[in-house]
Amino acid sequence: MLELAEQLVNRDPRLSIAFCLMKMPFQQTSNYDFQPSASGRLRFVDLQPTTVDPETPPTDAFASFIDGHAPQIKEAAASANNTASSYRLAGFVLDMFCTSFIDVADELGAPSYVFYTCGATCLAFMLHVQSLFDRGEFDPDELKDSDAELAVPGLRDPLKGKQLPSAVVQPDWLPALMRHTRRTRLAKGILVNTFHDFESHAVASLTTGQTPPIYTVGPIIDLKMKGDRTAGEKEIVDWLDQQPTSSVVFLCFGSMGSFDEEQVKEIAAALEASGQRFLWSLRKPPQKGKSEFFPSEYDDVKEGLPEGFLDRTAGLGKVIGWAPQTRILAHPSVGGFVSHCGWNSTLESTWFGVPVATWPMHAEQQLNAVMLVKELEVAVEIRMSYRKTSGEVVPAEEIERGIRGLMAAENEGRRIKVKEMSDKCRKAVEDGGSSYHSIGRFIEDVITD
Ligand SMILES: O=c1ccn([C@@H]2O[C@H](COP(=O)(O)OP(=O)(O)O[C@H]3O[C@H](CO)[C@@H](O)[C@H](O)[C@H]3O)[C@@H](O)[C@H]2O)c(=O)[nH]1
Repeated sequence: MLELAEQLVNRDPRLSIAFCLMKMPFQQTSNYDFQPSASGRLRFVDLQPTTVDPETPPTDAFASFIDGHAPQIKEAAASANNTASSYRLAGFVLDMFCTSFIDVADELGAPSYVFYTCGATCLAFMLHVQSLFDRGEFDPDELKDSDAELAVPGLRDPLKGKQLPSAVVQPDWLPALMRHTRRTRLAKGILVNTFHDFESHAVASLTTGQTPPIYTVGPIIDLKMKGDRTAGEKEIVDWLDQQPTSSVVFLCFGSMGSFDEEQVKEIAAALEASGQRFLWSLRKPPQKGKSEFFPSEYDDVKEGLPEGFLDRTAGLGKVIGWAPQTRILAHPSVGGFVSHCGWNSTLESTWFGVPVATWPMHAEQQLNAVMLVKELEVAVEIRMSYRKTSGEVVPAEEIERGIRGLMAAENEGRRIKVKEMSDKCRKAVEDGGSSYHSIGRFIEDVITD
């Protein structure tokens, strides 16, 4: 959201942005080194945290935490619009999980736009699921036991033989995503963090007039890599500097990815057996019974690893906590990325032209993985059951197969394809590119509305 806000104010001097910041009630590592724009046209409104009943289940707690901010959002927006100020409230841009504020915008008579931080394929799929639900042809409550297949609009290869949507969007995420999808349909427009060439079929399926106008504005990613922003960053970059070109496999699983002891053991065994140079971001799973939502950092990563692993792999690899991911992906020594396929990681690996081995964990990540492997053919699949309730542990042999496939010389075809996509990605945001054009169109629409 900050990247988008910065791009908007930098792009057009007529725009000012009041950026409403929520303080999350759970631990989250944030490394954003935002510098308020010199023009003062981007300013922050610090919202006071709202309280949530501790008995509320985690999925509802998140929504109820967000929704509780509505009065403060209204106040902030109304004050920007008062007659004494030189501003006119042009519109709201809402995070895809903040769709309840569409009502606030309506009350103030302002248009609202949703910033969709997953891909167009996910948006198309969710709109499709929602329309099936509206027609009584799909019930998310029956999902866990359902073997039904649903087409994914815009995916060229409709995943024959796989169970959908349970295999595509994790069932525990579906009700929340559906709730926001229903609300997103009420927005004046949807800014999607993607670029046209990446998801052309999905984008085409979204521009049939059935949904609000779509603006493909991506990739919007944090590319400010100046200085060392996280602890140990210099040491990581120094280590990468000493490795041969394209020789290191990087493993990282997003802000929410962590594994239990048994799975960590299999990953460690796979890395050892592969003999591959590696850089592994390992984080401590949320503590059960402590209502933690995000993983945290080990005081010493040794705590989370099998006995002797670091000694046996000294010189070959490095285990770290929270990773300076974009800086790592940008480094020439990195030749492959084992990723959970969160949308930002997907865009970042594409931007830097780094091929992926897919390890989807939550939410819509399986959909992104399928797109990378089957549709775009830029990724290697690590085979696993996508029913996360199965408690399956991915065995070391399969992880090793994935890593070898990713780093092998025979992966050259995918490597070339990802480089081609990287070029398209960068062109999309340059002056004259499709996303550059979309951002301009959005600004005109919001200002002239
Ligand atoms: O050690 C780490 C881990 C993550 N990151 C960064 O954090 C972001 C992670 O984003 P993403 O790859 O999208 O993963 P999640 O944090 O898991 O994102 C959530 O939100 C995404 C949409 O924004 C969804 O696509 C995902 O499924 C959902 O889990 C990226 O910018 C990474 O560069 C780091 O810098 N260091």
